[in-house]
Amino acid sequence: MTHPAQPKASHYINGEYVEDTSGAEIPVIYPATGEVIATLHAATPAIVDQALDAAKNAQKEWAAMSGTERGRVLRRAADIMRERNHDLSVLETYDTGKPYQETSEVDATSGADALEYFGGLAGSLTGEHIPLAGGDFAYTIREALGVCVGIGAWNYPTQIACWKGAPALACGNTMVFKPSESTPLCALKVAEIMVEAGAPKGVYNVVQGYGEVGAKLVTDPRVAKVSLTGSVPTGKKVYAAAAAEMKHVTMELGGKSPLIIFDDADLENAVSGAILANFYSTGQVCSNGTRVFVQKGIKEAFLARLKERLDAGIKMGDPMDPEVNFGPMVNENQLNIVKKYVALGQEEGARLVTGGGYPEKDGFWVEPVVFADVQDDMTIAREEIFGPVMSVLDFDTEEEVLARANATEFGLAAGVFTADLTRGHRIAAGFEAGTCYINTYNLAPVEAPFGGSKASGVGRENSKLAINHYSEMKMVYVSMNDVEAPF
Ligand SMILES: NC(=O)c1ccc[n+]([C@@H]2O[C@H](COP(=O)([O-])OP(=O)(O)OC[C@H]3O[C@@H](n4cnc5c(N)ncnc54)[C@H](O)[C@@H]3O)[C@@H](O)[C@H]2O)c1
Ligand SMILES: CCCCC=O
Repeated sequence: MTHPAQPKASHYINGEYVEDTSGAEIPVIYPATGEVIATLHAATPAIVDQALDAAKNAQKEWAAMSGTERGRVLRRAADIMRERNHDLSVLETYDTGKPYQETSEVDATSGADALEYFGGLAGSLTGEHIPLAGGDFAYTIREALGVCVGIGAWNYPTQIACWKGAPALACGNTMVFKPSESTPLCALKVAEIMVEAGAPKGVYNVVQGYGEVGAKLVTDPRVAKVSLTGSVPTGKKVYAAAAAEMKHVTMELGGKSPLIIFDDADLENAVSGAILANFYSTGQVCSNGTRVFVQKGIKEAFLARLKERLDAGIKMGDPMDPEVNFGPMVNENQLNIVKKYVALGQEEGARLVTGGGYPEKDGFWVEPVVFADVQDDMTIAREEIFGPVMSVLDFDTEEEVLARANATEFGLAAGVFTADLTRGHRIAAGFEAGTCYINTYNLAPVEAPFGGSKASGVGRENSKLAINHYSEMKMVYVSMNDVEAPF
């Protein structure tokens, strides 16, 4: 019998499901059991062409609608997503293995927030009037870029499809979205919902594929902008390919973010922050604060309480069980990466405080891991693991810890826990990171910009700032006077 996760077809183009079985197979593996639950096919060149043509043909008509009309479609889509939260969350759990307890709270909800927020902004996307000398003036017109390509990672498939689609569509662009090959299911539902909400055919399309399909989309002359969520190495390739054609980009990439806990911090909140910064979504969150710097006076109390909370609180098991709060890794490859780093941490002399076991069952399971006595030059403190592995490092002074926190190529996120708010703001000002937290961690409300600096990215998602990354300004100079020429 066909599994309920199997979609009608692999791609969604021009308002309908489309299949071409000559493309490479994409098996969808349920991470909790290792079972193949669906099979899709990568887009062939003909499918990529069809999707880009559909997006190109739909764009002018979509941009010609008033912002209010476009916004209404996005807000309807948000309502539909909320109404279907249960089904969408079950599918997100099949796609990623994340517990239903999480997906039912965060994923479709966060996607719906983006659709609602950018739907609300769509009617107010204007230019400005600029008075000039002698009665002349200029005005600016905010214009859509054209066809935008979105390329997703596997940790938040629904959210990523919406964080890219909502601002793009609000500005009058159309989109071709390629989900990660590890999690191809959820974006198809986003595309279906857009059409059901009234988006004209071709406005939001989904094609499946591995990296080659992404690469083909990035260099196509019909494409004006590329927004990638992925790793730094992929980001460098995609940014370079897009730059060769002078395309706009948004790069949401990886990190190795610092979380600093001072002696004066509220211990319970600091432990909660460190848990949110390392173990939510089984550690598969880009902004995770995986280098946890703990001031020496509070270190042993912090480690003891953290271990207690993990021992008592982690519930691994069937991700569909609403009591379960810790799922498997997304796939075997990612599990093996975690295993490699856990072994490396031990070889390099870090102290294993808890975890490091691999439950013997089908699927891609790992216990959450905490290493203490980690040194700055250890591999586990320098490289992104993208799994539930926390490194705890000691520090003495504020000056020292800030320099060590910033000593990384990455700059996605950073956090500080302290009772001294003056110090909290001082540290936030000193962080070399795009997304900073004082006395909390890993919140990403749609109203606030999200993204990284340094190697972690270019541009921002969410908030009014995202509009600038999906539109450009045309200036019109109007003379009210005779034209003076030198000869
Ligand atoms: N900053 C953020 O908002 C954010 C959010 C989630 C994940 N991430 C990062 O994503 C990474 C994990 O996701 P992943 O393993 O899917 O990343 P990845 O870089 O392997 O793949 C990301 C996407 O890029 C595609 N791709 C691969 N090569 C390509 C190429 N040459 N041209 C075009 N597309 C190509 C893949 O098919 C996939 O869809 C981590 O580094 C994580 O930190 C960042
Ligand atoms: C906190 C939101 C994270 C999105 C990236 O993985």
